[in-house]
Amino acid sequence: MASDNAIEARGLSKQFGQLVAVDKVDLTVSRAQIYGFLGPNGSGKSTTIRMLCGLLMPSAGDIQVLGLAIPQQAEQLKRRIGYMTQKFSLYEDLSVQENLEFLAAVHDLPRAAARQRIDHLLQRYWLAERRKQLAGTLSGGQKQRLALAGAVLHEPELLFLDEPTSAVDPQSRREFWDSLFELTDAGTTILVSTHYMDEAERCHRLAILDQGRLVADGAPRELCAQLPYAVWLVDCAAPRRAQQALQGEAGVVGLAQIGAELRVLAAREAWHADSLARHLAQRGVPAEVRRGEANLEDVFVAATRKPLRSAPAATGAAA
Ligand SMILES: Nc1ncnc2c1ncn2[C@@H]1O[C@H](COP(=O)(O)OP(=O)(O)OP(=O)(O)O)[C@@H](O)[C@H]1O
Repeated sequence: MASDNAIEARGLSKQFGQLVAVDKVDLTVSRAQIYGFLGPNGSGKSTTIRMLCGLLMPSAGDIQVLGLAIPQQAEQLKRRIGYMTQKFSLYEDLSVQENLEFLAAVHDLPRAAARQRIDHLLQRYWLAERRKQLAGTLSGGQKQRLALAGAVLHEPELLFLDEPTSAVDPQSRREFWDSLFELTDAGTTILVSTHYMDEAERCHRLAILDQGRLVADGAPRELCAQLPYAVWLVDCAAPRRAQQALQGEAGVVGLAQIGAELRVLAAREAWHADSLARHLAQRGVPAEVRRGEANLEDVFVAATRKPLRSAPAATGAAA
């Protein structure tokens, strides 16, 4: 499976007893890209990441990361990757600087080079003024910047980030993502799991996992363009009643109230603007319906939805 990609996995699987946490996943991650992992809770994102890092033994499948066979060559891989999880994993009772010094020692960085690198990272991640502060007393955003500084200290070629921004505000997330793009510009490959659609949209490429299976894979724009459903925006005085009137109707795949509007995801052939408006009017909900643009949340809903109770969409719905 020789390849120039940062990550190649074929048939990657992991079972915990009876539970199939990851089910025959194939992945290709190109170098110097941000590759996103999206999926409901428990869909297997962390388990996949841990197998790719060499931290967890797969039940089946082939993995190649930076040209190394994993888990066989995991020891060699360690020096070339960085790993950051949602849980703050640095020492809370060491200062910001001491944490980085400790990591530099773990990575065997020569003293002078380590000092220079740490100074650079403290500046780069806006922590220079806090170098003496105990890590445990930092805010959520500052902790996450320190964790990123720690993960990139040894200049890894590949970074694994498992829900790195789960505890930080939107401005800090934005700054964090700016840092990620700066890293990919310098050649680093990044695999990042997230629950945030705005973050998913920023990835070069995305995989959506559901119950351990890979259910979608592509560039965000491609995934939106390929969505086999239509999006309708229903403007009415009673969006909740409109939602009830469409719940369970054939061909309706997703319903979400966004502010005063109802967003309807439906099989293309099942509905059109007139038939939706008529259906709602007949149920006492006058509404204006217009076509919307598919977004990643629609892709996510479609890819991870549970099977509908009713069968084929086309009949009855347009009445
Ligand atoms: N060590 C383990 N032993 C048993 N089951 C496990 C173990 N690790 C993970 N699982 C199970 O495997 C499934 C996938 O978990 P995983 O943490 O990979 O999901 P995830 O997509 O990262 O979820 P989240 O978005 O909530 O972080 C879950 O059902 C979880 O309970």
